[in-house]
Amino acid sequence: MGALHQGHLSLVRQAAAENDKVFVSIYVNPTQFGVNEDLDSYPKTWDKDIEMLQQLNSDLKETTGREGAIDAIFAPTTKTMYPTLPPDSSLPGTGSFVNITPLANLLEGKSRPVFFRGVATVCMKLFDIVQPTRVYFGQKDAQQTVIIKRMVQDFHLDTQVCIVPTEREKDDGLAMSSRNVYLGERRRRVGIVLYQALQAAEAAYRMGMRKREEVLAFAWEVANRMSEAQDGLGAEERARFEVDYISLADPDTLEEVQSVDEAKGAVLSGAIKMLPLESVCEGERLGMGGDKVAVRLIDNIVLAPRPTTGMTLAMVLLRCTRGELGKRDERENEQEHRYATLT
Ligand SMILES: Nc1ncnc2c1ncn2[C@@H]1O[C@H](COP(=O)(O)OP(=O)(O)OP(=O)(O)O)[C@@H](O)[C@H]1O
Ligand SMILES: CC(C)(CO)[C@@H](O)C(=O)[O-]
Ligand code: BAL
Repeated sequence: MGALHQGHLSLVRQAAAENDKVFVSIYVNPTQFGVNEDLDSYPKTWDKDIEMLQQLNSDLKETTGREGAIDAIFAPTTKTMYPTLPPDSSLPGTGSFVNITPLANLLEGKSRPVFFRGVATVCMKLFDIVQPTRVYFGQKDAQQTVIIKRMVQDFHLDTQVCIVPTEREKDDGLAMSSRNVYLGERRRRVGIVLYQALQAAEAAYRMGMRKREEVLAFAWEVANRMSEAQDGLGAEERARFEVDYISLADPDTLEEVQSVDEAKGAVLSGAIKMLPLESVCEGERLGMGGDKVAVRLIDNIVLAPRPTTGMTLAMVLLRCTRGELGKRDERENEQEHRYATLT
């Protein structure tokens, strides 16, 4: 959606390393913004975006050895993307939409009910237009990656979804996001609480905790402590925030889990709303819009599944020697074959 930062560039870098043609799309998609969301004020920095991509193209020449690794920037008009009816962000909404439920209704979808309908719809359009062999998405938007993978699977789209790790600010690890420009120094300092809360929960998992309430207690402890600290300050010093959710979910269904299954791992994620500053001081470094608008921040940490244990490996080997695994495959092929000859 433009307003490029290093997170976006890391997607392009990975795409350039793995493909001989790279298309970059820049389009602020209206249908993923709810009627009261920040579509009109969403940062737009077209000239700077082009400069950054040109610079990246020169850098890529050194690493890939190819001139012009980025082949094109696709920046369509809304009339191109929505050729018949105007884009509608209301619920239920009129137009042609892609709905990936129940995934789209969870987590971010609870606070932003049209968000993933808009995301899936515009990605389907982009995929149809460009016909990419691979598409690159950032881990920062974890739910988005799960929804796009589900869409590709359910609609038999001929593309491979590649996920690029979250690019973070060097000093404190804040996940890069185009919306960070709205954070002045004070809200920026407090906004790191989300990542710190998730890291605390991750540490609990690493220490061996598996139960939901145990793991998440560590995150809530960090969030509550920061919230209380802000409450204790005066209006000219504090930056208040609200926690929308802190989640511990299954990596495929995004349903909340009561305890982490080590064979599957889990996704720790969260969203907070940085509230507008109540009062600003003379000379204070403010963000875009003077820190008067609320800013939603999201982040996540993947709790990776444990490698297969010796025990499980031994069981697989045993099943192989008995021929059980081979037999199952044969049955599956048979079913596929029957289906193919019937249709
Ligand atoms: N910090 C990041 N690291 C890796 N990928 C990222 C990062 N930030 C965004 N992306 C990815 O870049 C792609 C484009 O994202 P988008 O244009 O919405 O930027 P954004 O910074 O996420 O903006 P927003 O502030 O609206 O969330 C998405 O696949 C997104 O996940
Ligand atoms: C996937 C996307 C480009 C759809 O507009 C957007 O949601 C984003 O940039 O994350
Ligand atoms: N990267 C997510 C885009 C959005 O928040 O609308």
